[in-house]
Amino acid sequence: MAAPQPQSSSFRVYTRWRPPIGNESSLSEMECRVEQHGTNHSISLASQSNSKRPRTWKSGPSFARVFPADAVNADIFEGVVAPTLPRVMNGATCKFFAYGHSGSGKTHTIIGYNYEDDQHLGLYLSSARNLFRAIAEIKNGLEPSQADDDLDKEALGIAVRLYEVRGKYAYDLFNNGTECHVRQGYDGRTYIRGQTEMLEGGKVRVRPIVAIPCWSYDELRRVVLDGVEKRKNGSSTVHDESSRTHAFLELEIITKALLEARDAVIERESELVPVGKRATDIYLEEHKRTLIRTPEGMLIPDPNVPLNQERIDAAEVEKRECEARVKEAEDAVADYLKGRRQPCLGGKFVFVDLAGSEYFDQGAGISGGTTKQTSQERQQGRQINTDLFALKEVIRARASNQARLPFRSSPLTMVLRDYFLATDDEESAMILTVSPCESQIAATMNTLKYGNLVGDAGGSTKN
Ligand SMILES: Nc1ncnc2c1ncn2[C@@H]1O[C@H](COP(=O)(O)OP(=O)(O)OP(=O)(O)O)[C@@H](O)[C@H]1O
Repeated sequence: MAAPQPQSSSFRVYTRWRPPIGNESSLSEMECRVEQHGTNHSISLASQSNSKRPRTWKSGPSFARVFPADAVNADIFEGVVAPTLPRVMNGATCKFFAYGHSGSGKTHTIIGYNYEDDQHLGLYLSSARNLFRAIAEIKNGLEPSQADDDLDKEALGIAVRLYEVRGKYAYDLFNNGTECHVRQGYDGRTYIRGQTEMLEGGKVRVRPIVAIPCWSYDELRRVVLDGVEKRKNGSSTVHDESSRTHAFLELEIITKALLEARDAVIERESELVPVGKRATDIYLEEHKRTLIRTPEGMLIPDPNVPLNQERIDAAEVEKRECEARVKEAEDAVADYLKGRRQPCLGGKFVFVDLAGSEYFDQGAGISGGTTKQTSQERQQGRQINTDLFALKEVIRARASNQARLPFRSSPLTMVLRDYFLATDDEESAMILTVSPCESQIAATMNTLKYGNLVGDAGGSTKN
């Protein structure tokens, strides 16, 4: 029989085995075999235990590459992220997901635990450092023909955003973990908005996720490590909590001029709120004033009290003018990006440390159900399951060019919508982190099965 043909799924899936840690080195390991099929790989797992019904499983040719336990973070960066750098430097958005059970190495891969040694730097910081190097090359190639102020506004930097998605909310780690609402706007886009601030003159400002602009790698590193520290301190037990949230780490190439243009949109939106409210109030007030109650208790227009249509119209005109100013500010951002002097402006790396895979398809229970869960934890588990299922469905729908993409199926996919729609999935990837321990074979198989479905987005393998 002919060997299965590798699928040309645009979304690549990698597997990274971690070494045994702590007392795991004295425990037995599962058996793993990797076979190559063209450019893809399949993985076979078998338990080594003497149980009567040993567990075995074989994937389809769904994996772009399998990194062995002795691979360090620098190898993952070179093999997975570095090839996408030219695309980000051309304005694309490249997304990387880490998926695996709690303690399998997601944070080790994305953020890392050693910030001094280049070999062990997490993908996020390695990407930032390489982006700064690429930006410096562009700067070096430029002739300073503009005025100093203009040059300052047009200097390239990197904005970092760091937030967690849990349930229906996002939590902004650069804004004291502020709870932000995730909702779909009238234009179909997803808006993540934080606390409402009441300003002078009735203005109401609702801030999006905070972006901290950084102008050097050292500055960015300081800012990120501070945010990561906040993530740890905000959790009761690091592993329990971090495995229940999806952490988003974003790097975007920006200029001061771009950030100022975006701030202008928020400012104008804040002006629109009281003007819109006034127009509604005047409309209601006028209509109420002209109504009378009949003896039967019905409200009808009073023929002796004319409606002050002029007052209503004036308020409407003011509101429309304000809406036009918001639109003008939005267009200024779009025009600035369209006419950008540097193609890299707006280019993004997005890293998502997904909630623990032990939740996926386990319903209310996790990891064999040995731990008694509270009802809140069970609900969180169900939500994570919904999120991870929805993510897989979105990736598969995109790979098969479906017209309708189910972004609204979960808060996670709603947040991911704009990242997905910004660029195709050509250079995006999922990294499955797995443990070699026999005792964790169920969780490892669960992770690989999920990755198999994602990597098989073209549809060759069956489960
Ligand atoms: N590839 C690896 N090489 C060496 N050590 C690793 C590797 N992967 C993970 N570890 C170590 O294993 C431990 C758990 O890893 P990590 O914190 O990254 O897990 P996680 O998947 O992020 O867990 P959680 O979802 O609970 O946050 C850490 O001490 C980490 O340093």
